[in-house]
Amino acid sequence: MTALSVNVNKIAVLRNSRGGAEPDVVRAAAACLDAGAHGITVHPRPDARHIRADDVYALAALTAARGVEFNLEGNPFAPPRAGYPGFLALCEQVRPAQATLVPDSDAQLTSDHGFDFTRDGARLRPLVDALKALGCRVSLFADAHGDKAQRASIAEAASIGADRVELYTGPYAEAFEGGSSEAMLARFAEAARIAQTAGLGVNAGHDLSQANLEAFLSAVPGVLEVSIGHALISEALYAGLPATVHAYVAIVDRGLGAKRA
Ligand SMILES: CC(=O)[C@@H](O)[C@H](O)COP(=O)(O)O
Ligand SMILES: NCC(=O)COP(=O)(O)O
Repeated sequence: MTALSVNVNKIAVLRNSRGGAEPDVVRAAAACLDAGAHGITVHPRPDARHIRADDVYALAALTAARGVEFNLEGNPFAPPRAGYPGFLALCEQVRPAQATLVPDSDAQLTSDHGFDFTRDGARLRPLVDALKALGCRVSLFADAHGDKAQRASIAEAASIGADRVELYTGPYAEAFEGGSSEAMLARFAEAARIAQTAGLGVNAGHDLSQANLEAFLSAVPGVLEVSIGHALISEALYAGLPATVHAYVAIVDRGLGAKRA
């Protein structure tokens, strides 16, 4: 079975836009778990544009209390700064069940590529060792959409010491949106098999949605976990708006305000 880890970054985007405490990231994460999600993902960024260190601590406590996986994503090479202790330090503090390393630069709008394992292997290896010594399962963000050589290089994640790779699914989502995703799915399936043959577990994430998830999981064998945030939170707004508006209309209809013309 594929586990669903809900990424709650976008709840923090909304909260930070007003500077207060609502919507509450922990309450939203708890609602996801109550609804059957298997774990929670966050990807704190050094500029603290959404998830902050205090959210990481609170979500670590929630997931520990619920006995579910906490998946902490981030760039292990980004230096600490005020309000961001650094990815390794956060992992030392909360010991997430899974640490997913992502090679983002600081100003990136969102994650848009995986590691180059041939180039990045030597500097990743000690970090992977350190995270495993903390008891974390380690997953490395990986591209699957490029040429055959790139897909073959995914096997190197195993010699770097990783337990899993997370296939970056943005290009698949784009191909699906454009109406022709078969060739892309074949690449992802090949990448998954290469990883699995090397002894790696396979996760997947980025821009997965209710529209494109089923086709992905049908075509790509043995995906252990999908982490989904942007589309899921967007869909939740649409799904939740009618009931919420009904509740407000019920309040104004109680007739306590001015009569409507
Ligand atoms: C690694 C990955 O694909 C997600 O973590 C994604 O990058 C979410 O980050 P943002 O919510 O900052 O876009
Ligand atoms: N690892 C991917 C993730 O956590 C969520 O990505 P997205 O669904 O917000 O694009």
